[in-house]
Amino acid sequence: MHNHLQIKDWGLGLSGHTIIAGPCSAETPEQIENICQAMIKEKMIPSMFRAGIWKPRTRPGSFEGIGEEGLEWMEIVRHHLNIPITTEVGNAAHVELALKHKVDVLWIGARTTVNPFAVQEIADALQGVDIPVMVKNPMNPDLQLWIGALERLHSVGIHKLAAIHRGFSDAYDKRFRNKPNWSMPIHLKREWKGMEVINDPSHIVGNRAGILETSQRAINFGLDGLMIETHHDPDKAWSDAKQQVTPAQLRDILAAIDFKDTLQEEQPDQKLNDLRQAVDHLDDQLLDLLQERFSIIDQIGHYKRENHLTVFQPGRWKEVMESRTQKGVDKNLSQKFMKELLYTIHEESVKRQEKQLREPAKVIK
Ligand SMILES: C=C(O[C@@H]1C=C(C(=O)O)C=C[C@H]1O)C(=O)O
Repeated sequence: MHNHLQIKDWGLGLSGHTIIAGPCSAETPEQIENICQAMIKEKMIPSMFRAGIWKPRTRPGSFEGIGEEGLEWMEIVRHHLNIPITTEVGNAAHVELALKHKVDVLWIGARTTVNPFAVQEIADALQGVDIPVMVKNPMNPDLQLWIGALERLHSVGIHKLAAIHRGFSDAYDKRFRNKPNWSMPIHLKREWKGMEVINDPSHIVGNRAGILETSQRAINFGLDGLMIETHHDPDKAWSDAKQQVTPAQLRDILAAIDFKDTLQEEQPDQKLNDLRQAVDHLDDQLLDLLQERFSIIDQIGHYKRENHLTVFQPGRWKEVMESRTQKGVDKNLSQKFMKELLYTIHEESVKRQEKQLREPAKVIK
């Protein structure tokens, strides 16, 4: 696995959950000044200040970002808040300008992560530079593409890496602007040990009312921070007006969240250990039962081979699927879980049996 540096080791003095706040877009020096002042007034100083300088918009004609001059206004943030500044880069020219203006942390947006050419161009522009980079998930739920983008950066020597879950484009589910897929950051954390994932509820829900709930869910799942678009006067924002909150609202949201800790492996806890031992025991039993089931599946496979029958038997499968799903639902297991579990078991059964058909005959007890 690739070694990388976690946020606490980025040399920016950060610790605990990372809270990134600031406007969707930098608009004017007055706007940046006002946001800083409101953050100071509300005692709501985030871990990092975000501001979009170049905005990838769905259709031309919307505000596409203020460009380089907005980077000059980041001095206002440094002066008032003295916290790291982060912005999105979408190509090598953006990287060059962000580095020229000493942006502390870069992020790559979802529309860029989908394109390996663009990610590689950014990575090449960062060769030999020591700067942290956060990578938002691609528009589509493709874990390998997300990991691939992180790897492209890692291979040019960018080791200060983190990921951002901002949800996935879904043409049908109108509840979200970008539908969250909580398995995806969990899979990412499983595949890349220690990779931190910041949640971006603003782009997930697309309206300020849903930000608290989605933030809490992210924390419950074990995500490592929040990026929340914050503006002193959200309704007048030049982009994403509906989803931005004021610094006062951000303070209330953060105060309402029940922040959780991941258990440190070295902290033993008797109660938890006992429960985990019970789980270990049950898992052993589950495996014994699966082993027994597959041994009978093999015997059925042998019978099918002798009697020239196909391995897949739709009638029997339908009955197994329907009756077991119902039994599972009666035992308070979700229908989705039951179906996925049964599909997985069935797939393995037919694979084993088909393999038997290809093998030379052998006696199965
Ligand atoms: C085990 C059999 O073969 C296949 C596997 C099944 C299973 O895992 O339960 C069910 C039907 C078949 O598609 C069988 O025919 O009974």
